[in-house]
Amino acid sequence: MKEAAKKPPVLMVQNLGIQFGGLKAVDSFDLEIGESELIGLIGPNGAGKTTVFNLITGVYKPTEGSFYLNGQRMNGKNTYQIVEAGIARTFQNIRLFKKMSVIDNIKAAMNSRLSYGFFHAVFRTPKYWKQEALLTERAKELLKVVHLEGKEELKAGNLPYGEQRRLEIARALATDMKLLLLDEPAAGMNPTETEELLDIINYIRKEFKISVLLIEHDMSLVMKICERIKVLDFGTTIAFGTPKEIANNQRVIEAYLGKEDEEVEEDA
Ligand SMILES: Nc1ncnc2c1ncn2[C@@H]1O[C@H](COP(=O)(O)OP(=O)(O)OP(=O)(O)O)[C@@H](O)[C@H]1O
Repeated sequence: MKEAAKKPPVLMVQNLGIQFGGLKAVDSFDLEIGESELIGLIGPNGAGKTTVFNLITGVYKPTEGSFYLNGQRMNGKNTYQIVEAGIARTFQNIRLFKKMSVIDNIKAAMNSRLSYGFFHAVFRTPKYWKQEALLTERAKELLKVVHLEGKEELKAGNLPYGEQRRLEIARALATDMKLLLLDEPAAGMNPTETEELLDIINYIRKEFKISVLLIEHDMSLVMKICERIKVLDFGTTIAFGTPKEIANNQRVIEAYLGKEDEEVEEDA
């Protein structure tokens, strides 16, 4: 009997690597992420986590290996082509249009999807207003998802830190992505805000069928939310497994968890 055609993973990374001068910042990086799956990427400072994000988003061009989104090869594509294909990210340092309103931050991210042309925008034709109304409605829905309803007209830069992080997630959702790369989304959040963030991440995975790759230093969050965890050290993978397997992995404990526990205690 013939096997049914298997859907390709949302993200498939094969042997990806990059070298800066003599330093292999990321070496032989492999990963598969299925639909709605959440994978954690952890490792000590300088392990190569952000470089992996920069490779997958086209900021850096890999010196070896390939990566695919839903079976489509992404190597060599520019960042905007990669966003258009369906990979979005948030940053360690929040990058919003701080002087713009909350809702305009979302609408700016949607603009690439607009079908009215220059003429309609300049002359404000009925087609323009119809699309504007749809855009506003959709932006409001997304703000609701990240619990920012009622804050549409506030300046993004005036939101508390935790809310700015949630706005970044809504902005990523506005690009209709399939894979969301979250770079330390809980940094600077208190436990209540972190808990709310976890609920939002789980909600968008389920409702929007979005896969997530998460860099996070908050180990309790990583252990709680990730289905599988990949551990990097000096650019190479030293472990990959379930939270339980990772927590009991001697190599990880030596390379990372011991140091990280101390940092978490210091931060608390
Ligand atoms: N553009 C670059 N040029 C040269 N070296 C780089 C560049 N980007 C990253 N590196 C180096 O690659 C290594 C991995 O850095 P990366 O920022 O990916 O680590 P990280 O795991 O994200 O660390 P952190 O947890 O501190 O953010 C580091 O040694 C870093 O100095």
